[in-house]
Amino acid sequence: MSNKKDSFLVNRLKSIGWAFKGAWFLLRTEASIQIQFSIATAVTIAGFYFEISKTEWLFQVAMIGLVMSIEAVNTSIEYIADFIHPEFHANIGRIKDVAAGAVFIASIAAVIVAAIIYYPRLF
Ligand SMILES: Nc1ncnc2c1ncn2[C@@H]1O[C@H](COP(=O)(O)OP(=O)(O)OP(=O)(O)O)[C@@H](O)[C@H]1O
Repeated sequence: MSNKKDSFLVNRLKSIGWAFKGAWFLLRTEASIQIQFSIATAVTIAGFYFEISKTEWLFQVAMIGLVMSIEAVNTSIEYIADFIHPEFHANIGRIKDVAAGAVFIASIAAVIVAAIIYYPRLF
């Protein structure tokens, strides 16, 4: 939590610290983010190997950021849902399904972008 006594800059730096802590926690604990991080690393290596264009890099980096950030929001929604209602409830199921659906939609877009970039280079 930011402190009113601290300067604007110190509060911003603290916020970046909390955000970094959250991202690191995700990477250490969430299997889906670990898989996405591995895929992101693999396509980054592929990007250098195939010398993809600047525009292709822009799309690739944007898709990696989109999928991983939506996955983080999805995980956060799962934590909130489990915290406010740990027992089985149809509404909690719906909330989690919709959040997972957001990751699915972003992932489909990322797969299409990857296919457009790499299919012609591989086949
Ligand atoms: N409390 C609940 N009530 C009803 N349905 C639930 C509940 N918890 C989970 N579900 C159902 O199970 C699915 C998976 O939930 P879970 O929280 O295990 O997500 P996950 O994607 O498997 O999480 P993880 O990040 O651990 O892989 C949900 O999308 C939902 O359909």
